[in-house]
Amino acid sequence: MSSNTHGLPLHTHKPSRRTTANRIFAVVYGCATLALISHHALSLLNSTTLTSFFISLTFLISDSILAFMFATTQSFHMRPIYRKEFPENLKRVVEESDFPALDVFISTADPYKEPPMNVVNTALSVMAYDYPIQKVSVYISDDGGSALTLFALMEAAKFARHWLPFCRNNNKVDCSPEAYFAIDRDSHLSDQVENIKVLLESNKDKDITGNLMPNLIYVSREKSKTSTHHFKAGALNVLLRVSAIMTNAPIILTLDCDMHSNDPQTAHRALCYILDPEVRPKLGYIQFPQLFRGINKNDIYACEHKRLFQIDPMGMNGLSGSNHLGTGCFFTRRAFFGGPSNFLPPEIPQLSPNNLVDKHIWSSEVMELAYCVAACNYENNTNWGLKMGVRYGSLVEDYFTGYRLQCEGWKSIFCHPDRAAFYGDIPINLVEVLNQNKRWAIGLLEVAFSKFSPITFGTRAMGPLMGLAYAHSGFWPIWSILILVCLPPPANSPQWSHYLPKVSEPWFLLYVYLFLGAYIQDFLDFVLAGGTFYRWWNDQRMWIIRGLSSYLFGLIEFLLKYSGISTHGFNLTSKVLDEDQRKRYEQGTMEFGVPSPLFVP
Ligand SMILES: O=c1ccn([C@@H]2O[C@H](COP(=O)(O)OP(=O)(O)O[C@H]3O[C@H](CO)[C@@H](O)[C@H](O)[C@H]3O)[C@@H](O)[C@H]2O)c(=O)[nH]1
Ligand SMILES: [Mn+2]
Repeated sequence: MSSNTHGLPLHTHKPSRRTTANRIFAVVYGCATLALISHHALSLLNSTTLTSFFISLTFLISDSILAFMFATTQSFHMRPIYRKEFPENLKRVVEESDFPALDVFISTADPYKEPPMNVVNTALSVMAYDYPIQKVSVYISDDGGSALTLFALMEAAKFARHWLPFCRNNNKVDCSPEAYFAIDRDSHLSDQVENIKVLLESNKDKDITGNLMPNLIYVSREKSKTSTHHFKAGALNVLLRVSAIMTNAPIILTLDCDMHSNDPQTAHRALCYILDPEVRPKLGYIQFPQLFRGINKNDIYACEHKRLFQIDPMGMNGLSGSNHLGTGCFFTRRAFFGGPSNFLPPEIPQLSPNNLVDKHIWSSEVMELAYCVAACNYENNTNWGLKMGVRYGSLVEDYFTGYRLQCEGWKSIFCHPDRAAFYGDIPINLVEVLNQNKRWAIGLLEVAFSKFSPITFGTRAMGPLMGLAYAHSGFWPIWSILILVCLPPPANSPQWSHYLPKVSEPWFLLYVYLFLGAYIQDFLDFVLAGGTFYRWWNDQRMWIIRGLSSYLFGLIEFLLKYSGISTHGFNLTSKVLDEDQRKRYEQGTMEFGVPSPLFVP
């Protein structure tokens, strides 16, 4: 199928050839699972002693968890589609001067864990987009309020005057100037004070060849100990408001500071959908996969997260569209203000997505209002974070926000071009990996057990397949219970093994089928998405390690919070690369980092 504008297709899609096989497998496997569960249920009813009762009950529960997980993954197999865009047709369909304006949001939070050099890299790489430059504005949110980051960006602004023409003239595609600066200043702006600085202004600043430059704006929002600031979600909402006051572009690209652009044509790709009049009215966001640079050959920590960042979103592509992955995503600004057919107006008209900005960025009126909407008490008694903007209430604000937008009726698109659109960094020691996964586990559980649970709320809003797809990640951490409770006893107690089927019994074949079926399908998914056997193997190994540490600890922390005993914060992942550590990583040595209770299991 293709979508035509003036006879020229901007994008097409085709279903995966494995769809029919997937559906048949789902039915057969589903029946086998039901047979097993009813078998356990029967033995539970017929159990004569207390021990046999408990053993059957354990089997029933654990196999039900497995069956639930199986059922949820099926949603990704029902209608996967491959999309293709034709950015080369764009210019024949729309004049470049009619391209929509683009606001880019980059977030950073701590100059020690996230070297300002990375932030600068990210910013320069998008400033070099092959896009009408006066339409681009780059906003940096600095939650650390760090002089170091601000200084690096001021230098970057100067550097950009030379760098951008250099990229243009040399047709450079990867425009991130690694290691250009050597910075050793060390001071902190006060955490409390807000600070907004226009470092480059597109109507005024020119590069050394006389061409215009994009806007570059530094925002460090006000923070106080007495008000919650909602981590990245809060930072993005401040940027949503500040950018509305200054430029109010209809399209927004969000990036983490550890992701840089690898293709200056990426915005054109996004336009292939945005400019399609059939897609546009319901289009909430276009998500690009998270891909990483510097993963070692066999990906020992399974940091690639192939399933999470590539395979599953592809599966959702044929339904209502991919979930949001936090970075590398083009949003339509309108999507943050109520569903496609019920607009939710913001509290002041200047924040409205259709408001036209007609004043200079640095005019006192604009600046005053920008400071006002970046203040820490601004959101009190408003809809921000509840029904408007990026949603609060989960440490995985990306998953939660994408989910809520889709529940409101917004569709999304997963765009996976051959040339990677963005590349990110990965943590390269075990403790960083496990801590990151623990934070995700807590965040996912916060959604799974809230009133917005994908099983109930999600299914009602988007239908069973999308509900299951979101439930798959949301409930993902609970299977750690399964390893803990069920695996150890059968392995070492004769009483338990008595309840497992003998090799001669037909039930044994069922077990073999269920076991092999699940593994083979998983392996095929992985390899057909470009993975290797060793990477798959390490992925399986990390699955167990994460289950016993990140997910288990995440589950416990979540329960503690649920019962009001403790709270949890956003543990930033460190992006500092130590050369020795990098060498060991490249050789494939597991590195534990620092002693941590996460290693106890
Ligand atoms: O108070 C905070 C905390 C974090 N961040 C930013 O959030 C981003 C993600 O943080 P990181 O430590 O890199 O977390 P990861 O686990 O690597 O990120 C994944 O998971 C996050 C949710 O937990 C998503 O926000 C990210 O997009 C997704 O890539 C970074 O740019 C941070 O600077 C803030 O701006 N303010
Ligand atoms: Mn990150």
